Amino acid sequence: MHSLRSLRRIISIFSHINPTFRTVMTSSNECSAGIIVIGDEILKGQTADTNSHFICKHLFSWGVKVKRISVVGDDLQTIAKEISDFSQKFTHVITTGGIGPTHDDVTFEGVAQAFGDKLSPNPDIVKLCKEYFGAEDMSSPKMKLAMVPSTARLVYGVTKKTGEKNKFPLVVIRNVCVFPGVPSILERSFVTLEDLFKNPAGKCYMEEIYVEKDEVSIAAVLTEFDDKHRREVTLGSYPDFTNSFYKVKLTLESNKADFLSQAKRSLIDKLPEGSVVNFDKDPVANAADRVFSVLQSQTIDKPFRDKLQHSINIIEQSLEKYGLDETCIGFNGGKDCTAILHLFHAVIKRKYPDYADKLKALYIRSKLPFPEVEQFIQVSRDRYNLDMLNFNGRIRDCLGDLRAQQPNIKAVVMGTRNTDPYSSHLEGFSMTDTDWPQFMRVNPMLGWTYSDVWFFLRSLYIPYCSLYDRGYTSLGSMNNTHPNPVLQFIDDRGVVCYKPAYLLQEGCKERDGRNT
Ligand SMILES: Cc1cc2nc3c(=O)[nH]c(=O)nc-3n(C[C@H](O)[C@H](O)[C@H](O)COP(=O)(O)OP(=O)(O)OC[C@H]3O[C@@H](n4cnc5c(N)ncnc54)[C@H](O)[C@@H]3O)c2cc1C
Ligand SMILES: NC(=O)C1=CN([C@@H]2O[C@H](COP(=O)(O)OP(=O)(O)OC[C@H]3O[C@@H](n4cnc5c(N)ncnc54)[C@H](O)[C@@H]3O)[C@@H](O)[C@H]2O)C=CC1
Ligand SMILES: [Co+2]
Ligand SMILES: [K+]
Ligand SMILES: [Mg+2]
Repeated sequence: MHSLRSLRRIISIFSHINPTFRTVMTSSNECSAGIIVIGDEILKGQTADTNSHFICKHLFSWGVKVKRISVVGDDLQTIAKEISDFSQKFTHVITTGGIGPTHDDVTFEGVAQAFGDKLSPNPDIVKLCKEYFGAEDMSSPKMKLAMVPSTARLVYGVTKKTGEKNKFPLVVIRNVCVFPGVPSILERSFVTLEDLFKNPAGKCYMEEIYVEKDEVSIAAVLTEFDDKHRREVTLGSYPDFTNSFYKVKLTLESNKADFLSQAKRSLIDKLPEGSVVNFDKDPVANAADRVFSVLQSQTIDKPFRDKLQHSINIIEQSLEKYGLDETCIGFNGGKDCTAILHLFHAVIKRKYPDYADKLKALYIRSKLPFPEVEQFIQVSRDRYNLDMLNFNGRIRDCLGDLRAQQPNIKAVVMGTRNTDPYSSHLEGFSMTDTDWPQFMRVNPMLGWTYSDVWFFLRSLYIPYCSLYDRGYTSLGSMNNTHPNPVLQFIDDRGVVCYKPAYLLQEGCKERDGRNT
């Protein structure tokens, strides 16, 4: 009943102040919002607006429909006009930015002007500015925060988990909520204000469908579905030109959960056969369960399951022997070590469910690395929570540097396979050659074939470096690696193209795109 209560409250506040004021609502249970992002730096492209994205995500989950986002500069007249306009159109108006202590921040003045109000020191904020920010008197720049429209009320957010009340309040004038622009402060404050915004009647259920065909080829089906179900289901279609596993993400939203699953099934039935992908949005979070369920799956080749089990055994033995302190994973962004990183992560999650430290990963940068590879390594670092040990130069020299800098590391888990050059003699555990710095090379996937690697990556939806989707099948440096000629074809328009790496049938031709 929140929205009704807050509606009455808002109306009573409005009619008290300005009897002609009316909020606009499109339907009885619709709680809308407009966001005004304020700051010259956003319009100049010096700061990317992350606040509106954060706010939209949370409001959506709380049942509030964001109808518009506006970005304006730090200009008093513009801010005042936008606030006046938004406050009449939407249930909630949320502003971010422009409340700092400097001359250029004028958001509170803008709100005051919009409502014919004046700024005055708010006694509660004055007290806070003295206690927490050490403001000594009213002329202190720190005190500017306390100069808010005289009709402002203060809302103290509450941390749901602990029940703790925030020290610093949100300033609300009529239906306008004024937030700072600093993302960390805004985010911390926003999540404590669920009760102010939440609209249970607007709760939306959402389903996603991932499709392997492009939008053009499914547009007719979507139009037909939309014509029929528009009243109950909102259908969205979002192409992704970089994803390795799907081309289009479809979203279905409805406030009726049972209707939604029915609609989803009927849409899947209409889509071209075999085009729907069972995509896993978060394969890393589910890694342990997913990987270990492969071992049990009767639909997967027994020989592959045996290899996977053997790889897991080697990783486990290595962990028994060396523990995580003495182990790092050799990670250069290639497909093999991507598979092994995922497996390593899964085994650790299974063996030490509470482990929260970073896994150490060794990256030795060659002279001319592909930017796509470097970028993939960066993203993987965050995805798998890696502590990157980066070195530049020849592998052997860098292993000497690793020994000097991290003397505790004794073992390196690697994605080497027996078919790699000079690797046919290697075993699960092989010390480096005698003339190399001494490390235990842990090789869990020696027996995997080229297609085993792709089967593993593709069937678990494990993200891999984008170059593999452009015909590269083995990655060295930029000066010695090309797309694999075996995968080349000429498309309808006569353009030379390459099929993705996972379609290479002949594993023995894996290195055909490399000079070395
Ligand atoms: C830790 C380590 C120990 C080595 N010990 C020896 C040795 O004793 N004798 C010898 O002759 N050669 C050794 N090498 C070199 C190795 O045999 C290969 O020459 C080298 O990995 C490049 O082979 P590739 O192009 O097939 O790469 P890949 O197939 O990409 O390499 C196989 C695996 O090695 C690891 N790896 C490779 N390159 C890097 C890198 N730049 N940064 C981090 N990890 C990487 C990854 O886990 C990768 O999956 C070692 C390499 C590493 C990383
Ligand atoms: N500690 C607390 O709880 C509170 C502190 N404050 C004070 O408010 C002041 C800051 O006010 P602001 O309005 O934030 O000043 P501001 O408008 O100058 O913005 C500050 C920074 O936030 C970034 N920013 C602004 N809008 C953004 C957006 N949409 N997306 C991403 N980044 C964005 C800007 O780049 C800028 O560097 C500080 O002095 C702070 O101490 C304000 C409220 C609460
Ligand atoms: Co509401
Ligand atoms: K400022
Ligand atoms: Mg500003």
